[in-house]
Amino acid sequence: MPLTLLPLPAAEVLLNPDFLAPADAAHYLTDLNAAIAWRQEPIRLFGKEVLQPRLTAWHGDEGAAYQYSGLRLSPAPWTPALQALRQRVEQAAGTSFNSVLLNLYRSGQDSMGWHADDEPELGPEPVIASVSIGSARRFRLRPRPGVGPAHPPLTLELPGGSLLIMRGLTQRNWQHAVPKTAQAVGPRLNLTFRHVIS
Ligand SMILES: O=C(O)CCC(=O)C(=O)O
Ligand SMILES: [Fe+2]
Repeated sequence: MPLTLLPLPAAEVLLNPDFLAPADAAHYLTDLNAAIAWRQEPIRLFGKEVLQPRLTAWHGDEGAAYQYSGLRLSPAPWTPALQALRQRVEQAAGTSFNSVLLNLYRSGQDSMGWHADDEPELGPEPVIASVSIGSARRFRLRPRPGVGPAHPPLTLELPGGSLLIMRGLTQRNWQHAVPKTAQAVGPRLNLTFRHVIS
């Protein structure tokens, strides 16, 4: 299945729900679960230190250091599985990436709040390629308050093996989130490939 452009104003969001064959996705899930040094990072929320409601890791080229939610992350080196996946994603996206942020949502209680990936290090029109592996989760998009177009929020289901690409003005005009769910869902791994400008 090819990438399909979603009909969203002031954004370019593309989805391929079947980017990885199920056997490949299963292989990556097992490999990355074991090979990645997953951490639960603290963030400041309304002036208080709390732990992020998910596990994270950051891999990339040396020197692709990056600020994320007030954290300074310097990347760990590429593992063989991450390199292989990077090549496939670069081919599909038609651009190159020098780093990847990994998120492990251990259960339906793990989540990611509303945000845009609009850090200056990513440049004005970043291409962000997001691979999901494991359980399907809902991915929400809404216009950025006060900035984005008049449009209702929308919810996508991102299945394991899917590839979502956000590019163009998406980060400027829209926000996205992965809400908690009361449904019994297993772990989900998400990898967002990015190009950090040094
Ligand atoms: O888990 C996802 O699908 C989204 C991850 C995300 O938005 C991010 O890492 O910035
Ligand atoms: Fe994001």
